[in-house]
Order: sequence, then structure tokens, then C-alpha cells
Amino acid sequence: MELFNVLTVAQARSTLASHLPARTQAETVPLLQGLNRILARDITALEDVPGFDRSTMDGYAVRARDTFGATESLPAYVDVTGEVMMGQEAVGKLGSGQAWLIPTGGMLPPGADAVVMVEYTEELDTNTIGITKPVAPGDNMVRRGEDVAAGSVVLTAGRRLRPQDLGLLSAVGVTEVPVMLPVKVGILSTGNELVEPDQPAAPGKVRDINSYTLYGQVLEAGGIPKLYGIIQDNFDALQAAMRQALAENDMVLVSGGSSVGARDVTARVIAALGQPGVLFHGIAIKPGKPSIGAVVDGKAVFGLPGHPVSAMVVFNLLARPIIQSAGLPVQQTSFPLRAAITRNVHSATGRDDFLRVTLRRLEDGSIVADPVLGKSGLISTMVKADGVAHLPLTKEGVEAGELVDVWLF
Ligand SMILES: Nc1nc2c(c(=O)[nH]1)N[C@H]1C(S)=C(S)[C@@H](COP(=O)(O)OP(=O)(O)OC[C@H]3O[C@@H](n4cnc5c(N)ncnc54)[C@H](O)[C@@H]3O)O[C@H]1N2
Ligand code: MOO
Repeated sequence: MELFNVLTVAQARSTLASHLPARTQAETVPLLQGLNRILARDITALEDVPGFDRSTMDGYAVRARDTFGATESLPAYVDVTGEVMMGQEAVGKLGSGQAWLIPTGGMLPPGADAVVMVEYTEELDTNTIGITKPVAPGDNMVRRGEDVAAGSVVLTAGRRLRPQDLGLLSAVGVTEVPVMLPVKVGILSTGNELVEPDQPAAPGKVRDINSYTLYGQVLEAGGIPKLYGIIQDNFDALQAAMRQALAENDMVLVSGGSSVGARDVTARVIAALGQPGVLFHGIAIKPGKPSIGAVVDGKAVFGLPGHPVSAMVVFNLLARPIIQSAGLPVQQTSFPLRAAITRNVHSATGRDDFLRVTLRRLEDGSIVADPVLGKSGLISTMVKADGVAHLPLTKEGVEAGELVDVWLF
């Protein structure tokens, strides 16, 4: 039996994007809760950072031109006429031929344009030093606004906040951040063969894997997962559970029953959920071909393949970007690693293949990817793997030694 409406991964992504409304729901959280959240709007700095010219070394604030030509044998002599105290405004003016003692982080006195490190000075008497190495204007200091200029946009909407972003926001005095609401994701497993992990796996039964892998993947992507448990292969039972999951979440993932077997009710249930409904059933991909993508009431609904590897791969390709961006245009912040594949691998053209691999570093520093062999029903292969290598749909396999993109887990 042929699956209908098979799209490439790229087509599946774009058709989903064109049917999903832009999310607008944001909330304001304290700065310390902003990590990994998606910034909802641009942040403009209202002040310069630093707010004054600032020394980066312990030494003497000077006028650079007073030091020109200085050498160890012929030092430039200047009068020490002041001292900058840490955390205090440098009041007064540094005149020509003068130096002020200054600590690292101290404010340069007006008139100074560089700092001489203490190592390149010698004390002649309490009021005079010799400078043994010249400095240029701007040496050993950061200028007012050099880190952040007042009025500049420091972080743009759609950015996932990293620790350094929190630090910068603190530097400009932002204590609360507007972030997108996380995407709530309902997760269901279907199959008469499935049992909960605390139950015995009687002959014919297997414990539910996908609820747990998907739960972890959703959390990792910044979403809020909620499990709806194991649902029997039964239209009414699945429909009731899916309707509840859809009502309570922004996205629904159901694994199993996506294929074309007689008992595969998932597609029929998704189709009956609402409009616009199923956008594709089948993707030109391995593993993960029998995947369903739908949009219902502005929410993405995915029918993921039952095989645990396939469900994880399809989640990563289609669901994860939507969760990670929280509905804003995605700012790409992760990139694949390039590694040489260690054996020939065949793949059909017209289909994206994702090959589980482990990575090794050779003595010459290069990184190679060893394929992890095993069917897509084997969760242990994902545990072994460091990532998946992408064999693009334009290629008919790769030869040993060829460089491939590896997406790390
Ligand atoms: N004649 C054909 N059979 C199959 C084809 C095909 O093209 N022709 N495609 C295969 C591929 S590829 C995949 S992937 C699976 C997809 O199957 P379904 O999405 O319909 O899922 P099920 O039949 O319900 O399950 C498949 C497999 O995965 C196990 N499973 C399901 N859910 C879980 C779970 N939550 N935790 C652990 N394991 C799970 C299930 O027991 C089955 O072994 O179809 C192939 N068949
Ligand atoms: O596509 Mo299935 O998802 O290969 O195992």
C-alpha cells in the first residue's frame, strides 16, 4: 500500500510553518529565570557600559604622548599627582606630564587617555615615576560605551538566552525579561502491546519507550511536556485522549499507529480532529517515513512512527524547531559538526537519511563518524550514538572518508 502525499523534510517544514500562526504570548520573568527562554522582544541598552573610561590594568593613568619614545635606558619621567580609588569617581584633571595611580577597573581621570602597567614604571621618589615603555592612546583601558553603547539593540527577539546574555542584561540594569511562553506539548503512546515501565513485559508486550524519550526531548527543547499515557488502538479511545491533549496543550505528539496497517487508527483520528487537518502523511526520510503532520486549531499535531529511533529523529527534525523557537522566527544557534564517515553507506536519492553514529578523534585531531548499525526499533542504538549523520536527499550514499554533517544529541 502506498502512503499518500509524501513530502521532503524541507517541504514538510515549510508547509507546517505556513499553517502555524505566529505565537504572541509572552510573559515577564525575573532575570535569573530567563536562562534558555526565548526573548520576546528586542532589548535596547539605555546606558553606556562601562559608563566611564576604565582601566584594565594596575598602573598609572597618563597622557599617552607623555610616554612616547620611553625606553628602559631613557625612561619618560612624570609627576604622580593623584590616585584613583576603586568604585569612586575620579574628580579633577590629569595634566600634561602627570600620572595618577590607578587600580584595574578604576575610572580614568579626565585628561588621561591610556594606562601604563605598573611593571613598566620605576619609582624615582614618592612624587615621580619613570615610564620604561610607551603606550598608545586607548592602551590598557576600555572606553566608555565600548562594551555596550547606549541606544543600541543588545539582544534581539527570538534569541535563546544564554548565561552571557543574562550577564549583559544585568550590566545594562535589566532585571526582568520579556520571554515567550514555553510551548506545552501533550504526549501519547498508542498500541495494544504497550505497558507502563512498572509493569511486567509479558510475552507479546513491550514497555513504553516513546513517552519517555519524547518527554526528555520536549524538556530539552524548552517545552513543557505532559504525558497522557498509553492509549489502546481504538478510534474512540484515541480520539478522546487526543481531544483532551489538544485542548490542554499547544502541540500534540502521538507515537505508533502512523503506518498503514489495518489497526493504524492514528491517521484517521488526527484527520477527524479539526481544520486544516493532515498536511502530510509520509516523509521522504529514513528512518521515519510513515510520519503524519497536521495542524488543528492553529496547533501542530504529529503522528510519529512507533519505532523509537524513528520517533526521536522525526521529533528532532519537525517538532523541536517549533518548540525551541516558541513560535518566533528561529535564530540558528546550533550547527552540525563535520566528520569523516568511516565506511561506505548507501542511501537512495530523493530521501534524507539520518544515520546513527559514534564519534572518534584521531591522533591527527580530525573527527571521524562510525555508523551504529541496528534497526530503528532498537533504542540501545540511540544510547550508543553520539548523534546522527545527515545523508542529504541529493546524494546516493557516501563513501568512506567523505565528510558528513553530524547533528549531536
Ligand atoms: N508492511 C510495512 N510495514 C511497516 C512499514 C512499511 O512501510 N510497510 N513501515 C515500517 C516503519 S519504517 C515503521 S517506522 C513502522 C511505523 O509503525 P507505526 O507508526 O504504525 O507504529 P506501530 O506499528 O504502532 O509500531 C511500530 C513498532 O514500534 C513499537 N512501538 C510503538 N510505540 C512504542 C512505544 N511507545 N514504545 C516502544 N515501542 C513502541 C511497536 O511495538 C512496533 O514494534 O512500521 C513499519 N512497518
Ligand atoms: O521509517 Mo521507520 O521509521 O524506518 O523505522
